[in-house]
Amino acid sequence: MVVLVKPSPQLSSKAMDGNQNKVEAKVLLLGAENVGKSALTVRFITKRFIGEYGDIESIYSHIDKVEGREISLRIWDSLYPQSCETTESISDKQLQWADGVILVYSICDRSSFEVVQQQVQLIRQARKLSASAPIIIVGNKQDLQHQRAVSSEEGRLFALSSDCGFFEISAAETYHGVLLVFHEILDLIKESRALKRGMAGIKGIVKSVSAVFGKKREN
Ligand SMILES: Nc1nc2c(ncn2[C@@H]2O[C@H](COP(=O)(O)OP(=O)(O)OP(=O)(O)O)[C@@H](O)[C@H]2O)c(=O)[nH]1
Repeated sequence: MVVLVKPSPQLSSKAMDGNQNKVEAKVLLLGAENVGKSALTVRFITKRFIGEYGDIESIYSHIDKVEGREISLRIWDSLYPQSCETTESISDKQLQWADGVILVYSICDRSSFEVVQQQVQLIRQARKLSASAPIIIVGNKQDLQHQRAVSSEEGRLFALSSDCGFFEISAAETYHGVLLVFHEILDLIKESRALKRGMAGIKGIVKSVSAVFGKKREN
């Protein structure tokens, strides 16, 4: 089962995005150690769960056609810093780079949920990533119900209160849930871009109107 919460609705990308069939986006995966960031990334790209991934920070490129849409994705599978008491867990470089963020925790590791909560605050406070850049929170390892330490409800409520999307999935058990997460972040990135274009259009109109009225006043 995949649990999903959508963040608050914005302008529809379908109404505003001129080229609906091509999506290019950069997605950053964050979260504590061992929560399944690499598993999610590799599952999405290869459809496989290989079990062990090693501690390597990588940026993957992935081109695919999904539901008639051509997608060109770059996925930054990050490493949680070793000494997080002295270092911010998200760098400026990562925030400047990302169009959207997937924050992963393990449903059987409460401290990983706390890391996600801190990282949402850090992202929201940072000016580098625009306030409208979408975030999806993912509770992974849903197959380990007997070890659950964070309820679905708690995850969902936190996501709702932070205006983030929410999924509970098992990268180990199903490809489908992982696919939904990446589709959703792509949709949200498109929506966020459409919204920005809409805002830029409105600003342009306001500028033109004030230029005309400004000139009239000068005459
Ligand atoms: N049971 C279960 N295990 C999982 C799942 N996803 C990942 N794992 C396991 O969790 C461990 C950590 O997975 P990774 O994908 O390496 O986690 P990570 O967040 O990239 O870890 P770091 O590289 O330390 O940041 C591995 O042993 C995976 O096999 C899942 O959905 N269910």
